[in-house]
Amino acid sequence: MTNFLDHLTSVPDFPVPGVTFRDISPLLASAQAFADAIGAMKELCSQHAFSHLAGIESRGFIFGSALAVACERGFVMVRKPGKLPTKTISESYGLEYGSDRLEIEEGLLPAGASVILVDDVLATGGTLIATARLMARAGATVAGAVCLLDIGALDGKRRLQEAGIGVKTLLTV
Ligand SMILES: O=P(O)(O)OC[C@H]1O[C@H](OP(=O)(O)OP(=O)(O)O)[C@H](O)[C@@H]1O
Ligand SMILES: Nc1ncnc2[nH]cnc12
Repeated sequence: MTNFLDHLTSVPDFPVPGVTFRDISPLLASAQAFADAIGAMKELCSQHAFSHLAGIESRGFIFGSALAVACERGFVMVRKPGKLPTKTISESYGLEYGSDRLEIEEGLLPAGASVILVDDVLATGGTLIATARLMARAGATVAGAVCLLDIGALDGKRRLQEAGIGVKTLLTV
């Protein structure tokens, strides 16, 4: 089985001084490591009952869409602002290196939808908490969240717990 940490690189002072960026590109470029990561994340998803996976633009799309196919569930795009063509629900949030807004299409999720949120990295947790707010406003239940990597020092797991979101990750650094 792949040692996923061997396929991640750390880039100091990117995108701003003081941030150590965890780059998933080498993991994606290895067919074996990427397939193993999707297999292991699928196991984490299978601990929940859920109808959809929601992936967060842009790196969350990579893992979320592959998982949706593997789990045979629908996929919801959680997009950066101004990209979706229909009426949207929108939430602002803070990041380790800035702030942004996320949107989903209004009316996309059916009544009773139960959604797992998917992303590559959990840092402060702001992105996943904003996404959970979007799901609640769309009338969906958040079954949990699944990420590849938790940056432990940034305390996202605790923030998510306080927000009532159970998060599972393959790795912690
Ligand atoms: O836990 P948080 O502090 O919210 O940070 C985690 C988020 O930060 C990164 O996304 P980014 O906004 O850099 O966008 P990208 O996926 O387009 O690179 C990452 O892919 C997560 O979505
Ligand atoms: N340090 C980091 N590396 C990669 N993605 C991130 N998203 C938020 N913080 C990050």
